[in-house]
Amino acid sequence: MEKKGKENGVAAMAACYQRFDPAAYLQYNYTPPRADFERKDSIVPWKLACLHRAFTEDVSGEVLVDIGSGPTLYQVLSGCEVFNKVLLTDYLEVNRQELRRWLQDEEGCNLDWT
Ligand SMILES: C[S@@+](CC[C@H](N)C(=O)[O-])C[C@H]1O[C@@H](n2cnc3c(N)ncnc32)[C@H](O)[C@@H]1O
Repeated sequence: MEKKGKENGVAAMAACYQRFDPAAYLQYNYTPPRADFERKDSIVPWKLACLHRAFTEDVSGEVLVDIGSGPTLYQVLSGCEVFNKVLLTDYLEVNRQELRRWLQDEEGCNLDWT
């Protein structure tokens, strides 16, 4: 019974993510006002500062594995300085494709991380 409930939960989560739209997600979360480097209350600069602090003061190692990267890589930017290898993962092909396009300098990526 408990196993069935867990399976249903996983299936519901998977179904929810199948409708995930990388372009809309990036537009909403990673452009102003959420990503406005002129504003002190903007969330993305704050997240980048927290991650930078974590990677310079607390966390380092050989391999950094980011689970559920989505279509973003801001979360590992500071980690690239202190890890030799960084692995981005996501179970949605649309998100892996979004990252692949940017990393391999292909046409069609929805956000330029440079
Ligand atoms: C809300 S997005 C986060 C994206 C990005 N890291 C950010 O900070 O904006 C969560 C991502 O995790 C992925 N995900 C959820 N469960 C996962 C799992 N068990 N294994 C791999 N990826 C998973 C989803 O496909 C989705 O792209």
